[in-house]
Amino acid sequence: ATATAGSGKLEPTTTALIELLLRVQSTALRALGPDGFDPKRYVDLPLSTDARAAAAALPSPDKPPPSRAEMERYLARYFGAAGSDLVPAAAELADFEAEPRGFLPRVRSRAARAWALEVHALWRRLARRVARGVAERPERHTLLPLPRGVVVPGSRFREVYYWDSYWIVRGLLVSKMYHSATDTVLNLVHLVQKYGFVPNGARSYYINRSQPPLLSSMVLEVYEATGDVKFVREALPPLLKEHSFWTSEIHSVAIRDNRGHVHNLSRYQAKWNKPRPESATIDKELASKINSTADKEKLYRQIASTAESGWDFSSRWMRNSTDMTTLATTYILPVDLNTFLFKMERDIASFAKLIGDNATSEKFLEASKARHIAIDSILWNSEMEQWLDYWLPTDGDCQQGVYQWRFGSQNRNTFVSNFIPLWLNAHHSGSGQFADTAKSDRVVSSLQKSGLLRAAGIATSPRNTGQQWDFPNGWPPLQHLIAEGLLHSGSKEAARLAEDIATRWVRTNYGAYKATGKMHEKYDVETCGKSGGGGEYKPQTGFGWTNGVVLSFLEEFGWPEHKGIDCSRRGGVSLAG
Ligand SMILES: OC[C@H]1O[C@H](O[C@H]2O[C@H](CO)[C@@H](O)[C@H](O)[C@H]2O)[C@H](O)[C@@H](O)[C@@H]1O
Repeated sequence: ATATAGSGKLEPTTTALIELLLRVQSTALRALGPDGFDPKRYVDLPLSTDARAAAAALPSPDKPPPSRAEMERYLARYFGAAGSDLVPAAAELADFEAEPRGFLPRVRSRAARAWALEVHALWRRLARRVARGVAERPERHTLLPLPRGVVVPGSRFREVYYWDSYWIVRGLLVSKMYHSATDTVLNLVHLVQKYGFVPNGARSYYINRSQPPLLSSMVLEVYEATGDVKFVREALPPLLKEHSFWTSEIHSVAIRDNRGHVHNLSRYQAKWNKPRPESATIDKELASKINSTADKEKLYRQIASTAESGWDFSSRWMRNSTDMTTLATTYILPVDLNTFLFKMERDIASFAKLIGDNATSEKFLEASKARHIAIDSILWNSEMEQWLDYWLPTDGDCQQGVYQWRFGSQNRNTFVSNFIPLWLNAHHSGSGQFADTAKSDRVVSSLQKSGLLRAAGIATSPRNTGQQWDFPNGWPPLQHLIAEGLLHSGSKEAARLAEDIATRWVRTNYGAYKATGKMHEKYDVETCGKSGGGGEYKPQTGFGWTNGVVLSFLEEFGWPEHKGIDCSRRGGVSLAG
């Protein structure tokens, strides 16, 4: 059973548990107060006894809240600790070696190499196995059982996440951990087989939405490293299913350009109109500013759809950047989502060809060509030399299911996502290039003038809104997508810029690691060695995609013997154009 459209029903086995955990969550907030309160902890608690007994022992909302000590006693009596249903599995990482043969051959600086080996060793800390009891008694766990070993992002992100896994896979491959990388992908393949798409993360409360679709890219990376055709054969049918999830029903939008041609592009949209269980107390507080139930449900859908984008939260999705109730994600045709889908279509075409299914290969090549034309017709802005998110009208101005493209509906604000199509150049060179060298050069020059390139990396946007996917935060996946794209854009200047971004990013990661002993999920791009902040939860460490991006940059660009790695060094070339 999968989440049903619209209202947001969960699997019957876990609905009762989530309802109980939501009651526990709001009781805990009353008992412990808002300081340092993380609502996710409570929906991650595995039940250790009978649900009815746990429900009966919970004070009702009209009674005074329990004391802190009573609350903790209650939790210990009826639940295991959050995350205790995932077993640390360092010992089971059979393909981990302290210094694998051929590891980062171009990293020659002693300091850089010693640190890279420490980052590599972090895979052991992030390795988990889902405890056997999860599959045996699913009604006691919000955790979804997975057949193979997993690598998690870290800290409060105790479970597998969809798009994080792409950079985890990239890092595992640098670490020569081919088996672990393959397992990571096969777990996601298993989720598609079960749910028809990859959920946001491996929790039952995440199955109402997905995340940026990078599964085909993971399959490609693993195949390129292992040459395992059987693996591709296994992954292809689920990829076809995933493609149809993203290109049909609520995700698909038809739009007519000003020459009368109709195009199909995709958008983020969750099947959920309630508070996100992992952040229910926060969502309810936000919705308390709104009166009608129907409008609250609309807001909840926008919130969950924004989580599907991976950019939760950002001014990118808001009509008014200071007011979260103006989130309008389902009305936006996003540049990055359609970039990833173009890549998925090209990847599927290659996989189908590889296994001799020429008809599927042709079909997906055609689909990718159509999406390329759609992206260039609807999202490209030749004046700004960027691809821009397109905002659909909210007033239902849509004839027979087809919107009319309007000048002025592209979002002219700058976001790093406006440059993400450059990434496609890293994966299809020559005549198959997404943007030719001349166009890429113009985009690169637009990026240099954008104000996004800062002392310690690329900012997510130029606006400081307090949201975590805005200034001054720089996120590992975004650095990597842009640097890889620049490196393969065809000009020496773009390649130099790619290396400069990677250098600044590696230094800031190193500086923060030396200061805190940790790898962080995001960084402040204004200051070398400073981690990021903002948003609805405390900044997290660990951290899966961060480690993957650093290892990947070190593999791609190396680190010469005399190149300084600490924050006292300045970037190689000037970032401004
Ligand atoms: O608990 C709040 C939200 O947390 C997640 O989002 C953030 O962390 C993820 C894991 O690193 C990352 O994939 C995402 O891009 C981050 O914004 C979660 O994915 C959200 O669904 C959740 O509501």
